[in-house]
Amino acid sequence: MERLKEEVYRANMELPQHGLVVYTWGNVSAVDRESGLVVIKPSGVDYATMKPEDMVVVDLDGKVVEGTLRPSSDTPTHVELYKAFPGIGGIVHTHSSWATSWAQAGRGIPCYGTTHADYFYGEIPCARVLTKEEVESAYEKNTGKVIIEAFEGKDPLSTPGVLCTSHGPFTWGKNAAEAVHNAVVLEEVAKMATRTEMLNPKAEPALSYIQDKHYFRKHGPNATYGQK
Ligand SMILES: O=C(CO)[C@@H](O)[C@@H](O)COP(=O)(O)O
Repeated sequence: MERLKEEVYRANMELPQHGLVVYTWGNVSAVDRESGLVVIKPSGVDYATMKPEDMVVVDLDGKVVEGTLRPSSDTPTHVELYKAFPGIGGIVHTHSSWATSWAQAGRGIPCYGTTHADYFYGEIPCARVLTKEEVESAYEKNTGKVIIEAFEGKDPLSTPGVLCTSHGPFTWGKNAAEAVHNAVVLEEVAKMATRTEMLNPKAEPALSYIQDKHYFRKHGPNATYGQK
């Protein structure tokens, strides 16, 4: 697990480097599918002092199996997604400001152009707000539940990100580094989409043949695409 800890550490350090988080916000994890163990950032630790050996190892029930620090408070969300989306290997959660603004508005991000289409098939969905009971009973686990609901009939591999109403974005990928890459792109397309709607309140999503062209050009002709 030392190699995976190093990989998750480096991915976490990219969050402040790309301006996606301030203070101790956000978190990155990765899963070792063979052992069923997840490596995740420790909770509340300053990125400036964080070390690879601080990473915490949990099982898919979120139980700590290695590490002295508390795992991220969002660990239950990460493990729910790893159980529901078997094709993913890394997950990122941030409060990056443009994407979080769309999450706070309770809106998914339409695919207005090719930058978005290169990475995300169609709209980046916004998962519904949690009920009072869901918040009070198991907030982070139920955050995972509403994300999974938002992907009913959708392929998480071709739309590797989601906004959680009143909270913020989660992205994923085949590993931690790809999940961070998708988090950076999600923030950029959120910024572009905001400005697109400011410049043209009647803007329409890019035409499907343009979206398809870009998606397959980047992901190859046999890429998973859209619907499960
Ligand atoms: O979303 C939140 C808090 O609302 C968390 O992602 C953020 O504070 C980071 O928490 P952790 O340090 O990962 O426990």
